[in-house]
Amino acid sequence: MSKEIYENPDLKKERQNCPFNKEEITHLLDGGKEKTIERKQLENYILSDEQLKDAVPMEYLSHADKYAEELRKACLLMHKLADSPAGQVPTLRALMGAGLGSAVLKEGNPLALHYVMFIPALMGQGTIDQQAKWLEKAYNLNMIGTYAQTELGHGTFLRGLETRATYDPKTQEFILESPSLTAYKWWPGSLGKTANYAVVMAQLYTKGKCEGTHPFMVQLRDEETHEPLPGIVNMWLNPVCISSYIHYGTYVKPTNSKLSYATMVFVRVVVCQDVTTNLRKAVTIATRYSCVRRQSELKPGDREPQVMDYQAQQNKLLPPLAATFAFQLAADHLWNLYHTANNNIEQGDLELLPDLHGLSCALKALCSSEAANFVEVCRQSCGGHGYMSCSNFPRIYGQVTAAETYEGENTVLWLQVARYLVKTRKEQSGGLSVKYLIGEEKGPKTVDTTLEGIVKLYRRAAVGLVDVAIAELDKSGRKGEAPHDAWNHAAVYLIKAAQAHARLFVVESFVDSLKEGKLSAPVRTVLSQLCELFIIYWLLERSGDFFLCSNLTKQDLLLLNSKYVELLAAIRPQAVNLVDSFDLRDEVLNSPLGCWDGNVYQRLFDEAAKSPLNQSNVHESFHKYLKPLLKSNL
Ligand SMILES: CCCCCCCCCC/C=C\CCCCCCC/C=C/C(=O)SCCNC(=O)CCNC(=O)[C@H](O)C(C)(C)COP(=O)(O)OP(=O)(O)OC[C@H]1O[C@@H](n2cnc3c(N)ncnc32)[C@H](O)[C@@H]1OP(=O)(O)O
Ligand SMILES: Cc1cc2nc3c(=O)[nH]c(=O)nc-3n(C[C@H](O)[C@H](O)[C@H](O)COP(=O)(O)OP(=O)(O)OC[C@H]3O[C@@H](n4cnc5c(N)ncnc54)[C@H](O)[C@@H]3O)c2cc1C
Repeated sequence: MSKEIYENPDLKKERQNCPFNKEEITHLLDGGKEKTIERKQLENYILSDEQLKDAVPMEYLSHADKYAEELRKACLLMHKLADSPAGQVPTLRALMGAGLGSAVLKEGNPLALHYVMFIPALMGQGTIDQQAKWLEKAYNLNMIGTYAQTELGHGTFLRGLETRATYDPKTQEFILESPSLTAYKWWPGSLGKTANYAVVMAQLYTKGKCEGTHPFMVQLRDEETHEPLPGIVNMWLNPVCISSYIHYGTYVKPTNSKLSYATMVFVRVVVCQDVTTNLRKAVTIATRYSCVRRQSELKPGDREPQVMDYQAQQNKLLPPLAATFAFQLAADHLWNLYHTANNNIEQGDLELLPDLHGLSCALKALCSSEAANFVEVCRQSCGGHGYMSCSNFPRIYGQVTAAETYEGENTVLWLQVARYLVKTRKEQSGGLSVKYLIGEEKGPKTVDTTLEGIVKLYRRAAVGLVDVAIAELDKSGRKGEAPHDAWNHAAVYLIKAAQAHARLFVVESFVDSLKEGKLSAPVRTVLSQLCELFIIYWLLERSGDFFLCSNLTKQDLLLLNSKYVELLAAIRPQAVNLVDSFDLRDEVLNSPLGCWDGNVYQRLFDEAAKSPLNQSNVHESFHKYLKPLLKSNL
């Protein structure tokens, strides 16, 4: 007789009479039905492999054992990719997109940098000959690379990197050196124990002149023994300059000095998708748990309610639920822009480079910071159990907060966006992602609180805040301040303007996607509710920006607040059905709180039992330390 599959009765009830087709949303998020089939096949292919499962929870292993265990699984994963029926590269791409990597490699992926930065650097900056020499070797894993840019003393300010690559015309070689302690490469993933090659960013010196930072291919370790090559600690010999700027000893300037920053742009684009995947996991865990958890008393004398029935809990979880759709659609738009810009750049057309830089900085900073805040809210919404390591919130939070710093610290990226916006506004030049700065809203500043009316408010805030920042810069200039001081003294306004720009892009992506998308009526209804909830939520959170730049009144805000709480109530019944549409398997969620069947308490109990401390009633340390203390009559 088939074993009855347990399903928590509350979750079961949540799933009854779903008014929309969950699979339609799954296909939308995957990029189509075929992609969903592909993803599920990959998940089965990988998650069914017993060797990729952890014998004991990773948190109970030593640092060295964690590294060894993750490396074992990563190497096994590579064999599976190579043997994958879909082919290595498509499978790799699917793996990166589905958040599967962290389902298997929970403590970090020793080979991630090889794929996410080392290979993209070769593809984006290597010459044809260099790609012919190294790309196949890299894809075949006959070499493991990393991307070594950040130093102890510099991560943000690339023009301040100290590692030097001096070209010797006699030997036609580059001598790489770390001239000081602060020049030591620090932070590059896999650099410590895994990689045997690195793309090293260094200041290129030739004929006594510094030509700025350039990428160099450096072998770090012997390919057989894995021993560091001689001098690798602070003097690196025989690197090869990646790219083709040295012709017979003469430096040939690239068409744009920032092309050497291209790898970072690629990763910023990837990070938007990655933090969105992590946010989807956190929202799914918190939403299912909030429908299983019953606590306190809503109506005196009644049974304890599901905590999701508290408006306060809906206010915590439904905006991040809406954000997962908003960020996904924006990340898709950014990915498309990246491909268009990259194809153009390969043909020598750099026109879209500033837009790509501006938008990738804006969305990486916005999605990572918002996702980090939302993941923390999801954790808090699960009370004490959300704090447990096995909830998976600590790991998810660590992954999204890291993204606020790596690949360009967010504040620094916001200022890059502001630089681009001020320049564009002043030049009134075209610009893909600042189209609205040119086509700003004309006509009366009255507010209408329809969806279109709210989008117009976002547009006014984005344009208005750039103008406020420019007015601050001009005011400082009139006081005789030097441009760099004026810029520094306007930083608060500049960052607000950049963030308003990023929010407008996300809002317009969401609204436009719903207009263009071929959606069934029920799916359009629920996604439109999420869209309206989200853009009102952000407006209420940043109402100061809108007051500054429009005729928004107290009455308008009260009306929007009422609409917001109405939308919370309207979406509440579909919360579980919406997170079910993400189609995240339990192994990917990796959390007793978020499991599909809602059997939370038994799974929490089972997880606790795995602790080494729970393998005996009295731990040996009692006899060593506690018992003597108890007897010591202090
Ligand atoms: C086992 C199986 C494996 C399976 C597969 C793996 C699975 C993986 C799963 C996970 C997938 C994805 C998750 C993501 C993982 C990512 C890991 C990443 C790890 C982290 C890596 C790093 O952190 S690398 C180091 C990053 N560092 C930075 O970003 C440094 C930031 N600083 C800068 O970029 C520059 O210093 C800065 C831009 C701030 C200033 O540069 P500067 O030269 O000073 O330029 P300015 O003077 O400010 O501006 C001059 C003009 O240049 C323009 N400009 C600047 N930058 C760019 C650019 N990048 N592109 C184009 N243009 C640029 C700027 O706009 C100015 O123009 P203007 O016209 O003169 O105004
Ligand atoms: C998990 C993780 C993985 C990483 N992996 C890699 C890797 O694989 N390869 C690699 O090369 N690097 C890697 N890094 C390093 C990362 O790229 C840097 O830490 C990042 O670029 C920030 O630079 P920083 O550490 O110098 O911070 P700093 O820039 O020193 O930041 C300190 C403070 O200074 C502020 N600040 C700096 N400049 C300005 C400015 N112009 N205006 C206003 N405020 C400013 C910042 O906003 C911040 O508040 C990784 C980092 C992390 C956390």
